[in-house]
Amino acid sequence: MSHETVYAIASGKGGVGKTTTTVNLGTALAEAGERVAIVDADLGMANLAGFVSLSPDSTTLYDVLAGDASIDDATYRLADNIVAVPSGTSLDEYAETSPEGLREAVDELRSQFDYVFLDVGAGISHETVLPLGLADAVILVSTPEPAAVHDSTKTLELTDRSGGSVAGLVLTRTRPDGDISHEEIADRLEVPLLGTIPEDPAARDSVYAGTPLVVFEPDGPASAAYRRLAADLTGVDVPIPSGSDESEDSDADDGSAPKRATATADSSATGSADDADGREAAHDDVSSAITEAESDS
Ligand SMILES: Nc1ncnc2c1ncn2[C@@H]1O[C@H](COP(=O)(O)OP(=O)(O)OP(=O)(O)O)[C@@H](O)[C@H]1O
Repeated sequence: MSHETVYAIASGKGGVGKTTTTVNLGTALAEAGERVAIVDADLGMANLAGFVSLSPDSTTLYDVLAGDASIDDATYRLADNIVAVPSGTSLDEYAETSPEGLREAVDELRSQFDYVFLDVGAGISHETVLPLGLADAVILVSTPEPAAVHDSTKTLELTDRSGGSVAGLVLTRTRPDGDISHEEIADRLEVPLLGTIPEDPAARDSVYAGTPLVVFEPDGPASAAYRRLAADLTGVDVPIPSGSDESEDSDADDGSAPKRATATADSSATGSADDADGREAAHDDVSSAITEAESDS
């Protein structure tokens, strides 16, 4: 069966969970038996450095883009079925690379793997635009914060301009007492909501441990949400460990509104009024952030 193979994981703002999404979607699919490559296409950042031990002489994507190495030389095995292609860590090397070589490298990976995930740089630059246009589908990652949602509109426009297509939105670091319905954020951005990943301290701990979250804490709420997302996105039968709280990511379907109603009902009278005011303000913030971004462009 043919399916989308190359996904670009993109965000308008840095630090919203793009690399975490890349690593954990990839690992969840690899654990399910798919052959996966994850590529650090965020050239200035060395995002995968925590997962791959590199020496100064190691071959990286920089060498491939400079025409000095093949992509096979820059792939490092992370676990069964999954390899990573790290970008280099020295900005001197980066200056010598030609990002256009990425097209060739991605084509090569496409022929060898079932899924390729490109971790794309946030913001606007040549290195950001190219992978958006190369991918079969773009996954937009944002937190529900107004500033991140605002910047997401730029990524959507860049994707459009680069000829890419957006599969949908993944909202990360969501909280049960979230301020605005997740569906509503996706609706305002005019993209499908692919899933929500709850705030989970294990996500940060897993980075320090140099281990993907879905391996580090397989039963945790964010791990379960990443597995569910991987399954929904690809149709691959990704097992969700028993004991994980599947209700945590159920707001992908219904937004945070029902939880909000429950929280309000359980709160004291004063708390409810404050919460309601805060939510309304945050709701207005997200709505006006999107409207503002639309009028910028
Ligand atoms: N669901 C989560 N819950 C709590 N912390 C999270 C979650 N997802 C990611 N984080 C943490 O947020 C920080 C930023 O995540 P990440 O590096 O994935 O973002 P990014 O968008 O790739 O950033 P950059 O643009 O800098 O590459 C990290 O410390 C990560 O561990």
